[in-house]
Amino acid sequence: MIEVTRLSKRYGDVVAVDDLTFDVKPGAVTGFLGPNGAGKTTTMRMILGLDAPHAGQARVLGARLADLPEPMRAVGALLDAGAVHPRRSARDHLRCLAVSNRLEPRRVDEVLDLVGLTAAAHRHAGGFSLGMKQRLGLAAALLGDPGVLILDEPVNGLDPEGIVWIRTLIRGLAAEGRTVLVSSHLMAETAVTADRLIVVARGRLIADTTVEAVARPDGVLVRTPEARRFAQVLVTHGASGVEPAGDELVVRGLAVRRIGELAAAEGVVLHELTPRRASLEEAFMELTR
Ligand SMILES: Nc1ncnc2c1ncn2[C@@H]1O[C@H](COP(=O)(O)OP(=O)(O)OP(=O)(O)O)[C@@H](O)[C@H]1O
Repeated sequence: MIEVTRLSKRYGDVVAVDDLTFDVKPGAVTGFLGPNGAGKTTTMRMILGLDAPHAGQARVLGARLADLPEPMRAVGALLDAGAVHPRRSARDHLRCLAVSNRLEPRRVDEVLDLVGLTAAAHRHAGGFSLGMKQRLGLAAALLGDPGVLILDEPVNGLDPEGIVWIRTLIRGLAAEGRTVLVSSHLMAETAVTADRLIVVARGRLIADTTVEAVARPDGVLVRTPEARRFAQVLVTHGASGVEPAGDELVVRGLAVRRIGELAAAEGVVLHELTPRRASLEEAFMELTR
């Protein structure tokens, strides 16, 4: 559980975080979404006790992180994946972290395996690709087997295979009952992984919602060579909005199943019958405008 209460932070004249309140619950992935410069990293740094707020507070598991006796067992964070000693091997980097935080050394090989870096464990982290550094950063975050994970743009630098891998990993961590906060500036990417969404812009809370609510159904797309005739049929059977354009109709007010049945009854050939969802990117632009 993460609780952010009336958190504010300024850098000179710039208000990076402005009276922000939200919480992050266990057992789900919470997407922390906002355009560049919205204050996501600053908020995460304050949750982690790396920056001091001007006002408000952030608590993890009911306490300020600085007051937790073994922070790496409570919270794992991926903030800046580049922050590794370039001439240290991946395994040595993790060993140092384990020793300095009094964590089990055997956990090092477990997390290397978990992030798919076993074969590269002896290589200098300085020579790693961005994607490999992200994996190493995640390994470090998972070292203490923490109940809370805070990941800043974890998809950055990953190739398509890596993106699918990290989505699965993140969802798995939440399914184990952990609290997972993942930042991104990409709505579509976040919607694939997250259940809940905290949306911020210019440091302020814009929406505390669910992916379900944002990606609401938005009519049914029908393609047919008989668009005009079928549009009339649909209207007489209760469709509220039918907008024919060429061979396409967007139908509102009738269920997909009903539209299919009417097409069969009227002998109308269908080339497509697809339920539409509101475009996530549009919803995001709308929210943050
Ligand atoms: N150390 C700093 N000194 C001065 N200004 C800063 C500092 N850190 C952040 N800011 C400013 O605070 C605002 C919020 O930045 P922050 O990095 O938290 O946003 P973000 O949502 O994480 O953006 P991005 O997606 O680009 O990483 C920006 O205007 C940024 O320029």
